[in-house]
Amino acid sequence: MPAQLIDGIALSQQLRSEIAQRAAALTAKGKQPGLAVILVGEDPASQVYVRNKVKACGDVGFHSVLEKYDADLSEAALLDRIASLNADPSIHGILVQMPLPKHINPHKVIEAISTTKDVDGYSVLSAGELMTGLTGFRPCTPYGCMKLIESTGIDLRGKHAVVIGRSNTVGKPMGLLLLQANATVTICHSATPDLAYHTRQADVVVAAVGRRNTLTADMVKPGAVVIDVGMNRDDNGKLCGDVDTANVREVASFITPVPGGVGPMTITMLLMNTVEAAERT
Ligand SMILES: Nc1nc2c(c(=O)[nH]1)N[C@@H](CN(C=O)c1ccc(C(=O)N[C@@H](CCC(=O)O)C(=O)O)cc1)CN2
Repeated sequence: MPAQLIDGIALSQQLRSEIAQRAAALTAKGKQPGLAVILVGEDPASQVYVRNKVKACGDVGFHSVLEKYDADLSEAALLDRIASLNADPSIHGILVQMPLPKHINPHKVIEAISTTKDVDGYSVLSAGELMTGLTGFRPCTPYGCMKLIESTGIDLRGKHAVVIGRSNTVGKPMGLLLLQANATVTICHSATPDLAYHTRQADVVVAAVGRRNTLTADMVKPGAVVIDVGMNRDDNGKLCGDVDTANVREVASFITPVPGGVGPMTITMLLMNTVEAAERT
C-alpha cells in the first residue's frame, strides 16, 4: 500500500482554528496578538510569503503591520526600526523576512529583535533555550515538522530519526526537537560519506537539503515516516521537494507532499509562536 500523505494544509487549518480561539480570548481581555512583518527588497518569493503571513494574521484575528523597505535600506535604519517595534506594546512578534540584501548582516538584525518577540526563533538566545530545554520560541519550519510527525500518531521515543541537512534554521533545530521527543538522532550533511547507510536505518527521515531527489526509494526503510522540507523546481519548473516522492511513497508509511506539506505549517507555527508570545506578556 502506498504511503499515506500527511496533509499540511488540513493540519494547518485545524491548528489555526485553535490559534484563533486563543487570539479571541486575548482580544477579549484587551490584548489582541500583534505581529510586525518586515520585508527589505523586492525578492518575488519573499513578497508572496509576507503577503501570506499578513493574510494569515487577519484570518486568525491578529493585528499585523507590514513594513516594506527598498533594497537599499541601511542596516542602521533597519536596526532602529526594530528597536521601536521592541518597545511597542501592541506588537508581540517581530519577523524580518529572509533573505536580506547582501549589505545587511542577518545575524545583527536577528540579535536586535527582543527574545520575547523572536517568533521566528532564530536568535542565539532562542537557539540556546531550545538546546537547554527552556521556553524559547521554536523555529517555525522544524516546529511544523514536529507537528506533522505527531499527527501520524507515531511515538518518537526510542525511534531512530535521520535529519539530512545541518542549517541553523532547519537541520540543527530539527535534530534538537527530535532529541527532546526522545528519538535517537543522526544528522547527515554534505560531508557524510554514505548517506543511504544512515537513512536505511531510519524510522523517520527529515530531508532539508535544497536538492531534489536527494532521498530515493532505495534509501528508505519500509514503513518509515518521511518529511520533505525541500523547495526546488524540477526540469519543467514545477515545485518539488528533496524526496523522490512518487517512488518513496511505495516504501514509506507516511510522507509529506510538496507543495502542501511542510510549507503551510511554517506560517501556522509563526502564528502559534505569536499567540504564545502575546499570552506570555
Ligand atoms: N523570517 C523568515 N524568513 C524565511 C522563512 C521563515 O520561516 N522566516 N522561511 C522561508 C520562506 N517561508 C516563510 O517565510 C515559506 C516558504 C514556503 C511556504 C509555503 O507555504 N510553501 C508552499 C508552496 C509555495 C509555492 O507554491 O511557491 C508549500 O510548500 O506548499 C511558506 C513559507 C524563507 N524565509
